[in-house]
Amino acid sequence: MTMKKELEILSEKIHLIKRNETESLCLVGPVRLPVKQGDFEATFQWYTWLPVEASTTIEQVLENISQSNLALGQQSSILVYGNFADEEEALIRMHSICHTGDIFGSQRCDCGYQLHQSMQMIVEHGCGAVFYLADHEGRGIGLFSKTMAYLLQENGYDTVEANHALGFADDTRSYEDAILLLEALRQKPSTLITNNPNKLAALQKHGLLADKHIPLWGGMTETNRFYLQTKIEKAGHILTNGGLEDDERPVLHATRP
Ligand SMILES: Nc1nc2c(ncn2[C@@H]2O[C@H](COP(=O)(O)OP(=O)(O)OP(=O)(O)O)[C@@H](O)[C@H]2O)c(=O)[nH]1
Repeated sequence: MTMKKELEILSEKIHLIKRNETESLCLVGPVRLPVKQGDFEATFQWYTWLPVEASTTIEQVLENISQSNLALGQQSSILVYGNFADEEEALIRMHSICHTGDIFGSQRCDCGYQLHQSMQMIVEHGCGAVFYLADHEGRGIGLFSKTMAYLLQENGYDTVEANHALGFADDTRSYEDAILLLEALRQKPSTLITNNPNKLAALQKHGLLADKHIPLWGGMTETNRFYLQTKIEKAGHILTNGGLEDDERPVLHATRP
């Protein structure tokens, strides 16, 4: 049971944001988070969130938390840098969790590169946020299924064919919760760091975007070249040349590994 003192400390950092008639998002933060990745160091403001019933109070969240087995699921995060609410220009990255790329540095994809690069871009720009979306693993199929998709890819399927062969759509990700929280943290338009037209469309629908997006190609290796090419050819990822060196640009007509 949470005591009066803890309630006082925590309640001002817990925000209930209505999702619909029956559900809310419980946003907790900010927590000061100094990070270091190689030579890159910065201090972000960190938030996490959890869906709860709309009728839930902050006191109930605290009372129930120790019984909730939250480690069995995964919660999403937001890393905020700078004066996110008020700065005229801010960069945003909606990053889909990639256990293999982000944590292990897998070179089957470009996810780890994109995560770390976008954090650095936001800090260099002076203001922005990374939304780290924990229910997006494998473009929405989950980690266990992604392992099977990789096994199929080791047997000649491309990334889209492997999802379909397992009975999934290519991409089942929703950005709605992240967008709701973005609106809670910042009302002004932001610039999205992405190559993915679906992400742009999701935010554009809510009127949250500045005119241009920032492409994020790079981190290409022999082991992810075919994956990146498939994203362009089959998932419509936008291939822009802006600012890229020749060897950073995905080359079309890579052969299947
Ligand atoms: N199903 C599946 N998911 C993958 C594969 N490789 C990476 N992913 C997942 O794909 C997600 C990242 O999606 P991408 O399509 O690479 O990039 P994006 O997020 O759509 O677009 P960007 O904003 O440009 O990065 C992460 O959740 C990864 O876990 C794969 O071969 N199969």
